[in-house]
Amino acid sequence: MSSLVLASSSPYRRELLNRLRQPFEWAAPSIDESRRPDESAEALVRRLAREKAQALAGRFASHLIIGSDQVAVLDGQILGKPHDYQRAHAQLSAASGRSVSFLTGLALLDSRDGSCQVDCVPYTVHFRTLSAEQIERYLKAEEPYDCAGSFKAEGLGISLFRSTEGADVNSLIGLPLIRLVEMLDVAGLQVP
Ligand SMILES: C[n+]1cn([C@@H]2O[C@H](COP(=O)(O)OP(=O)(O)OP(=O)(O)O)[C@@H](O)[C@H]2O)c2nc(N)[nH]c(=O)c21
Repeated sequence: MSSLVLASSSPYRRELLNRLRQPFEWAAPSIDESRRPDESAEALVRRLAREKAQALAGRFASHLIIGSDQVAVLDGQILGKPHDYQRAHAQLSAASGRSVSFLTGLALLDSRDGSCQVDCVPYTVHFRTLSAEQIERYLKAEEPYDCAGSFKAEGLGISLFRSTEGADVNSLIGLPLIRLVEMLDVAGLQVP
């Protein structure tokens, strides 16, 4: 049985993976995350999820390595992590009263033979109409500056939503656990 590795620096992905109660190690992958010319958002998150897993294959040579990448898409424009208050305010102002698609790429690489399962899990958030003051109060309370889309769905971020649509809310938070369990099963690791 191969041991499990999470190729991610995200504390949220670690927390989500803990729910499966499998021992795992984690390490931060170092890759160039820039988008290629004419690359769709879906192609981008699939490629980056795979590249994050592959970046750790040399160090973890007989392991099942999980990589994941997420972007938000509004009007064909890709929104990544805001990193600061100004950009987060701009992201939520643009999202106010609108629908934002989140695409989360997931890769499971078996570094023993290089085989890799890859998928992209969609999730949509329909936002309430938000005033500048509501956005400011939210951002000051939660500071979600390392989250694509500028909110934490599992926290106060829920107060920004009108409704949501998708198969697995964990994909919105950062790691599609339902799809991951299926991939682990194919790779020979059964959960539970
Ligand atoms: C919508 N949303 C996005 N994120 C985080 O936004 C980040 C998307 O950014 P990313 O996919 O580029 O990953 P990151 O660079 O953080 O880590 P990497 O794996 O080392 O590359 C991830 O860390 C997600 O967990 C979120 N995190 C939380 N807790 N809650 C949310 O609702 C949420």
